[in-house]
Amino acid sequence: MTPDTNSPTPVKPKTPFHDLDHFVAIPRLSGLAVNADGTRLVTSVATLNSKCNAYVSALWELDPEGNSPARRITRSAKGESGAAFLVNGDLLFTSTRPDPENSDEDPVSALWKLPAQGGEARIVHSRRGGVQGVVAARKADAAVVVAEVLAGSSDEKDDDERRKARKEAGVEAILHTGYPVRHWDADLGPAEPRFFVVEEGEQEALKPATVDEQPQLALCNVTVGMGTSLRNNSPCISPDGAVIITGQTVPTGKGDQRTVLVRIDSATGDRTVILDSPDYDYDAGPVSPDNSTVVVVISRRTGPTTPPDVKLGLLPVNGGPLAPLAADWDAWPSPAAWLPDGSGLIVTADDDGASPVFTLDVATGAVRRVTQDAASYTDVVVSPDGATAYALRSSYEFPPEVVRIDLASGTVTPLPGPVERPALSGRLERVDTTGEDGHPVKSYLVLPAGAGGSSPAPLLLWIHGGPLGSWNAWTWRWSPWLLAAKGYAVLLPDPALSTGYGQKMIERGWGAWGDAPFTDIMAATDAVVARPDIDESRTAAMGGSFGGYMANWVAGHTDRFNAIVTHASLWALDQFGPTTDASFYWEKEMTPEMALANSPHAHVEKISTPMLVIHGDKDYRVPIGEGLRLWYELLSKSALPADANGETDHRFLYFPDENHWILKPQHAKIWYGVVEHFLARHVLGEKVEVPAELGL
Ligand SMILES: CC(=O)N[C@@H](C)C(=O)N[C@@H](C)C(=O)O
Repeated sequence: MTPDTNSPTPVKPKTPFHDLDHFVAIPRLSGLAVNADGTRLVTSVATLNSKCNAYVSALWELDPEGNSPARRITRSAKGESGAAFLVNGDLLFTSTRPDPENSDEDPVSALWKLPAQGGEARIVHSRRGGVQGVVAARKADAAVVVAEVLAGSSDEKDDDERRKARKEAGVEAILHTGYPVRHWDADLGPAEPRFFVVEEGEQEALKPATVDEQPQLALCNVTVGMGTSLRNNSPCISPDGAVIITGQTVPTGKGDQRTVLVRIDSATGDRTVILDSPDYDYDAGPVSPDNSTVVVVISRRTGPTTPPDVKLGLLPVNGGPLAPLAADWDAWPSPAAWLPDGSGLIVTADDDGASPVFTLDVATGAVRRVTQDAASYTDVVVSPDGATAYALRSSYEFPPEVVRIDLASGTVTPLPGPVERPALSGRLERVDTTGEDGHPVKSYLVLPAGAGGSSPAPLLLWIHGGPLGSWNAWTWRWSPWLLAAKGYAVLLPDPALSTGYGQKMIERGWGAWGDAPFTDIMAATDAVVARPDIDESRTAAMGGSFGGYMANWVAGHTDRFNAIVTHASLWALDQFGPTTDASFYWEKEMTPEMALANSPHAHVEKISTPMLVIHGDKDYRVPIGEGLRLWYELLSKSALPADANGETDHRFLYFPDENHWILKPQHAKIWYGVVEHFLARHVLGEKVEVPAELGL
């Protein structure tokens, strides 16, 4: 065959961050499961599908000892997720891949089992309404499946018939009687979540079959009649499988709700409310190895002058008082696992630009920081001897990777994984400054290669969302290294309302979004533009979600930036509050006075900076009305309105089929491409074409 001399030879970019096709193709790890004897670790790895227009997850096994390379253990076009080991070593997971033994059925998310001895996975339970997830008991042959039933269904057969009838009639309508009705990008209802205990199924009598033929597992609904109250609540199953502890959301009137803690008997479905307070929401952490005690996450209910606070408590499973645990620790801990001897807990908590692993002594409440690096740990699991933990670790310098943690020494060792760490171009620094009130404000600063006194870098200020969050972990959504590869420095400040800096940092910004959170961000910017390696005359501010709120606030309060990028942003607080998916949460903080005092739309006349507005139509968290109104008001009311020919410096990048995130890889490329075009024009004074796929 004659070689095609017209096609350009593909060139490997310097780093994956120098080429969007390479960036979106970096495999992404999530979740971690360990088997009962600690010899097997499984994580989920998302890669591009063959058309490069979606991510597909597969399960990979890693060697906890770190001797053997990682190996892929599932493979399908639809992908697999939610791995959970049964005590016998079989691996349960969910997948919408077609059933090889029943090609007639429409694919639904079904429960699959990969036998411990090896061989192919098979479906162990499939239902028309699908299966959302599975959790397994640590010490008993027991598992709980989360799956949804139609509100009116009396049993699984009835549910199946109702779903079939709804589908055949082509009905999508939902009749609501309560609140909420949406969550992130999901329409809630008409189905409601239930917890099902997994049981042995019955063999069809007298049917000739091969020896490997096995009946499907049966699901027993142990949460009959719980209505919508299990939405967003996960089951926590005791090690012996006897009880399930969960949060249960109950209405409190006027569209508000709170979460109580419930114990469910796995054998009978009998349930008892074990914690209930008008002042706190409760969530279940793991149950102790001796099945006696559940760790409880206690979240203070907020109000206009009452910021959130998060503490842990220990509660006897069979009744008794809630005992505070490490009450004086100024952190918001998230429990991961009990130490196998029951002496302590492994938790993570945001801390000064990281989210380390800690142990808590349950007798004394003593807190010990285990991991010392500036990294964030999630999905922590523990070995049966309690000497070792495994986790996903990431930071601003590397995406999630599986690591082994020696709990005594704190030594962290990366395990051979499915993917190498991507090479970076540039470097990361920590920046310390102080806010107007003298409170410390910390940031990360990504510097591009070559930035220095003789070639100062243009600066992008990136403002995080939440606002209760921290720039402390890798994110695929906003990767500063892509912009560093284009020569920009990226400032990632943690202003007032950021987590990991104590309760005072939250209090400083609660109900006053336009005050300390804004002035802290400006203080961090001032500190950085004073450096010789940063060019103060070429800057932009960017943010998504609450970060977009703040970008809008910045636009109305300073003209120091050359451009502003605002993604999925809150614009008019009186409109956002009652139209977001969880109004009851925001309206506790946003009194009418607070909304008026802090709403960016009230300052539109002062906006003279070109703005790139980005919004997805299916965003239910920050509904599209925010983006539409911002766009119209920029063109009609700002200090930089559309001119008499309809021309404007502002741009609106609209994604009709994306939500609060830009999930499709081809759209992520458009996102970065348009951002780069806009910044090049207004910050660098250079011309970079918009992506050709926009068809312009
Ligand atoms: C709690 C919450 O969803 N807040 C949003 C307004 C927000 O800022 N979300 C963050 C997490 C984001 O980056 O999307």
